[in-house]
Order: sequence, then structure tokens, then C-alpha cells
Amino acid sequence: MRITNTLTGKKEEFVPIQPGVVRMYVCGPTVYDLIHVGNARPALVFDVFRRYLEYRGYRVIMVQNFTDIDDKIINKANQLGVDYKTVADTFIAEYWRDAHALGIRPANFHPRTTDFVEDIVEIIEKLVEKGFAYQTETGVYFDVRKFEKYGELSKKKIEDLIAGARVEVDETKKSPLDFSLWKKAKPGEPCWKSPWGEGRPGWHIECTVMSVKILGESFDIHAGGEDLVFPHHENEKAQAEALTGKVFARYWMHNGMVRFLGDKMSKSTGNIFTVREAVKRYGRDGLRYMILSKHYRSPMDFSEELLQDYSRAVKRVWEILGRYEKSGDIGIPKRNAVYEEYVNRFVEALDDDFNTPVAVSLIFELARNLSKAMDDNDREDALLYYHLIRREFGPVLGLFDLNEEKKEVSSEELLKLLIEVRDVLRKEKRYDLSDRIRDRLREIGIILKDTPSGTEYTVE
Ligand SMILES: Nc1ncnc2c1ncn2[C@@H]1O[C@H](COP(=O)(O)OP(=O)(O)OP(=O)(O)O)[C@@H](O)[C@H]1O
Ligand SMILES: [Zn+2]
Repeated sequence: MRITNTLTGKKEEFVPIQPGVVRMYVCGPTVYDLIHVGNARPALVFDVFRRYLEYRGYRVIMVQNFTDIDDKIINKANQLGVDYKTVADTFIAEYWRDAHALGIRPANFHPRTTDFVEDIVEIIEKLVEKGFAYQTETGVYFDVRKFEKYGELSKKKIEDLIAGARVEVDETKKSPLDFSLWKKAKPGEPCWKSPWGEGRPGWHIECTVMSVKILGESFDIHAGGEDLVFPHHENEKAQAEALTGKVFARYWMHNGMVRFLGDKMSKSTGNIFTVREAVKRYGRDGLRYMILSKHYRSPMDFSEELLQDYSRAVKRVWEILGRYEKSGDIGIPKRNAVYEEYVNRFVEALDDDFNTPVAVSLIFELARNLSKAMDDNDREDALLYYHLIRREFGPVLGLFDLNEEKKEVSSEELLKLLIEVRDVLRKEKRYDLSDRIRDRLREIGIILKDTPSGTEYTVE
């Protein structure tokens, strides 16, 4: 299997440190709002990548963190007049609702920053001891010029970075590039004890500490959005490698940005479309199809019209699958040459830098074949195509995997309609029919009561 490694800028053969086991870390959301389609892209893409590794026989240990303390969370808490933890807990709960609705499987570990503060303090102390970090009045900083390989991941030169750096707000730092490991608390801010006084961890150190603590000093894959390459991942890497002297992550995978109305979809810009809205209006598989039909490294333009098109295409496949399932023949096909050929094409696509667009198009090809096989009454072929979609490839891509989402007809609306019809019947004195409606409803536990202001109902 070959994947593009941001560290080398090349498509490389993937070889895990421990044969048969893949350890991977994905940067997760900062929890102060509902996730948008942009945030969903890495969560979905790297979940599917993990499923594919499993399909290829690897055991995968996957970590995705929650950043549950950060300026944006504190600001939101102040706005709402609650504490930071309430904000974080609320949006972690909301994250799970959206992830579940979108069919994203949980990772093996979902650590939260605030559960790792003691480990973070311990590691910052080590970095200070080793001379990679220093304390000032405002906090503890990483001394970027002490780490020779700084810029290796993002392909940036320290001198260029310094020349381009904005006028520094914090005068206490030795260099404008130095970044914060520990922020001393301002009055009223949430804080934890440390040798440098009360404060909280900087953003980059949390991922270094959680990944190293859970996966080990060196692990296989570090992933996230391409917006994180600099400075977040560059800094994570610098901290870890300064600490251990070992290579931190061997492969770095980055997804391209989702753009909306011309810019990167982003909460701070306000051009967002939430996962909640997208799934509610266009269904889980519609959004999954849209995301997976772009190569994960390419930018992706989002629009509601496009999503609607993807959603319609998905519905047609569900109709074909539904038609097959009505026939009731849910056996297991023989693994013949056609079967093998499809598996080879699927694997070939995904082995080549995780080319999901090709893999997804195979599913649509199979759906067309299935439809034709049913028309021709060719039961053996139909079962083969059905099996490949629903049992072999669907579960890997998470497409046509869970059950179809059917629009629910509201029983309340239906009941109101019945009551309306009964009113008309009563006005026309057709009591045989109006009483029959009342009696039949009572039999299924719905009691109608006629009051001067209209008919009310209770459900027993
Ligand atoms: N528009 C986007 N397209 C693709 N990935 C994105 C996009 N925006 C954020 N991500 C990714 O989502 C994950 C969660 O990041 P995080 O919660 O920090 O989002 P964020 O960058 O703060 O979002 P925002 O820019 O909306 O504030 C990261 O891996 C990040 O790279
Ligand atoms: Zn991170």
C-alpha cells in the first residue's frame, strides 16, 4: 500500500513499525460548537482509512483527541455564563450525535486534554531540563532555534519564518517563532497547578503528550487537515522529537480543505454548513458519497446543490438494493473470477494513496450490474453484485452499509388528518363512520375526546 507522506512529499510504500499493527493519531475537534462539513472530512476520511487498513488485515490502534480547553472554549463559556467544562461536555455530546448520524465509527481512544494535564506538566518539565524550553513572566515557551529540524514537515526555513513573523505581542519570548507550552492563567481563567504557577497547556503540546502516552514515542501515522501542517503539526513534531530524540510519526497524512462560498469552511469566517443540517436534509450516505468521491488530498467545494445531486444518486442505489432485498434471496455467493476481479480493482484503487473516488465508482458500477441482472432474472449474478456492495465494499467505505434512512411520516400529522375527516363526517351526521374511526383508534390505544373547542386525544 502506498500513501503520500507530507514529511517526504512523496508517495511511499507503507510499512508499519510493528508488522500487522498500525498505530495512528488524528487531530480531533476543539469542542465549542457543532461540527461543520469541513470538520467532518478528516473524521470521516480517516475512519474509512482505518476500516480499509482493517480490511487489509491490519490491527489498528486509533486515537482521536478532543481539545477541551482553549481560548475559544473559554470565550464561549464567558458568553453563555457557564464554566468551560460545561461547554466542552456539551459539544462532545453533540459531536457524538453527529458522528453517529454520519456513520463515523469511534476510534479506540478519545482522550481529552484536561485528563492529561499532569502528563503534560511532566513533559514540559523535561523539555525545560533538556534546554528546549524556557520560562518567562507569561508562561513556558519552546525555543524553536534549539531544534535543528524545525521546518522539516512544513518545508519552511526558520530564517524565512522569522523574517515573515508579525510584530510580536508577547515581548517576553526570545524569538517570535517560539510557541507556548504552558500559559500562565489570567484572573478568572480555568487553571491547573504547575511548577510555573497556575495555568493551562498550550495547544500543540496536548497532541504530543496524548499521542506519545497512548501510542508510544514513535508511531505510524499522524493525520489531520492540511491547515494543521503549520504550525500545529510542525510544533507537535518538534516537541516530541526534542523530548525523545526519536522520529515521532513516520507518515503524515493530510486532507484537503472543504471550501464553501469561495473560502475554507470555517467557524471563524462564518461560512459553515453543519453536519446536522446536511444529514437531516440530504441523508448520511449523500454526505458520505460527496466526501468520498473526492480524493482526500484534493480541495473540495461544497454547495447544497451538489450535495443534493449526490443524495439523489445514492437514493437510486438504495432503490436497487431495496428491490433485491424484497426478493428475499440473501445467500452467500461463490468467490468466482468476477468476484476476485472486483476485489482486485477495489484494493488496487485504495492501495494507491487511498483513492476512494475510484472505489466509490466501483460500487455504482456494481449497482448498475445488479439492476441489470435482476431485469434479466439472473439470480446468481444478482446475488454476487449485491454481496459485493452490501457485505464486501459497503462496510469498508461506510456507504450502503447501515440501513437506508427513510423519511418518517409523522404519526401526529396522520392522527390530526383522521380527526379532521371525522369532524366532517360528524357534521354530515354520518355517525356510523365517525364512530368507527373513534372505536378503531381506541383499539390501538388512542382515546378521542370531543370538547367544545374541538377534538382532543390522548395516547394510552
Ligand atoms: N474547511 C475544512 N476542511 C477540511 N478540514 C477542516 C476544515 N476545517 C477544519 N478542518 C479540520 O477539522 C479538524 C478539527 O479541527 P478544529 O475543531 O480545530 O477546527 P477548526 O480549524 O477550529 O475549525 P474552524 O476553522 O471552523 O474554527 C482538524 O483536523 C482540521 O484540520
Ligand atoms: Zn493535534
